[in-house]
Amino acid sequence: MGDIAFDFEKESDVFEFVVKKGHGVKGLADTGLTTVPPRYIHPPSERIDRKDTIDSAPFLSSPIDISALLEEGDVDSEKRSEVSKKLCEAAEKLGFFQVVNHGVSHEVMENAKRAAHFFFNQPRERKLAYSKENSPCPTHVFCGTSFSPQAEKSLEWKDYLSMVYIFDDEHVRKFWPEECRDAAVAYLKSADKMILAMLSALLKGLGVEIDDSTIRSYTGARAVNMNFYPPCPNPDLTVGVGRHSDLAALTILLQDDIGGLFVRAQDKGWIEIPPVEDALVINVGDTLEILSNGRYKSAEHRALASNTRARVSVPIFVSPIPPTPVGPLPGLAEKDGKTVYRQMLFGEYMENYFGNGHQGKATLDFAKV
Ligand SMILES: O=C(O)CCC(=O)C(=O)O
Ligand SMILES: [Fe+2]
Repeated sequence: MGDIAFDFEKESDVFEFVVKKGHGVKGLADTGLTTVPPRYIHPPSERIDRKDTIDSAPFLSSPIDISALLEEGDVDSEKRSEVSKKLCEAAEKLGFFQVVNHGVSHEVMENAKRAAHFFFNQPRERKLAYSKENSPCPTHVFCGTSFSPQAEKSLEWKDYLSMVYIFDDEHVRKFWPEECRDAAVAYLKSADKMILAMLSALLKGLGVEIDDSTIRSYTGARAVNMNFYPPCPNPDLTVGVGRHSDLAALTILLQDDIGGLFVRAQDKGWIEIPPVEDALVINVGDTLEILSNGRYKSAEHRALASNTRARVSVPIFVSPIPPTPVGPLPGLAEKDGKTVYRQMLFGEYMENYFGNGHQGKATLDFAKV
């Protein structure tokens, strides 16, 4: 079938073109279509309407300056514990916050976003070379579209490239796409210090004994994703990414200036995380909600595509490696007087998470006692 013969009104043709032939949503958008194909239309309850958002002020503080957490040598411990307290409060209240003075430079962030645009603006063949079928290392480097196209009824208006870092630069050189690997690794490496400092502040803030090597064990796997949301003719009918909570312990998200990231504020409604230049968005993932016995919130979130520009975001997902035991930290359930989550291996949780389409916070039910 030549590309000309595709009928985007037909669900099977859309799947063939976007997923199988590897054109992605980028290829679909490039055909100049003026309405989204039926396969992209989400039920009204799942669509995102900016007008439906609630006031963010009670839930979202202004960006938190974390420089005191990163300083070495003569440390102002009062300042440091003040910052830690702010992080813990934000993780409990919304599970999302923004940070500044985090040690990742403006240049590194700009390069990461630029690399995302560059990668997805290349011809289809280049992206197809990193599909799960063709990638030189399909378990660690892969490019795709939507979250789980085989499992989803309605597709997401998003293409992505995922690169899992195993702390081995030779692996990066050999397997990551050369047009974006340097930008991705520079971003990962400069975020290293703040990742450990923030996770440490959050875990120590739970008030039970925890040593540094245990904290480190929850950060053994880091993945950088490049999310690309092409301009969309009907952002109001579809979703860029559907509501979900992240699998990771912590997510460090670099978003661009377009906006469109929405977070559920408990059961009160949705709020938008506004783009703030040079800030990074941090969110608690399911793993940290489990470790904290439910104290920190792995909030549901979703993203809206823009109808005028391609939006990019570049998250770092910080997770344990699969054989790591996860469950409420020792002593926490006794302290809290209740056990919310059970003990399991991270790999078991991960398998369940990726085995399904996005299902909001329902993923966490798997880990409940
Ligand atoms: O693009 C965004 O702002 C959010 C992306 C996201 O939630 C994810 O990749 O898990
Ligand atoms: Fe997410």
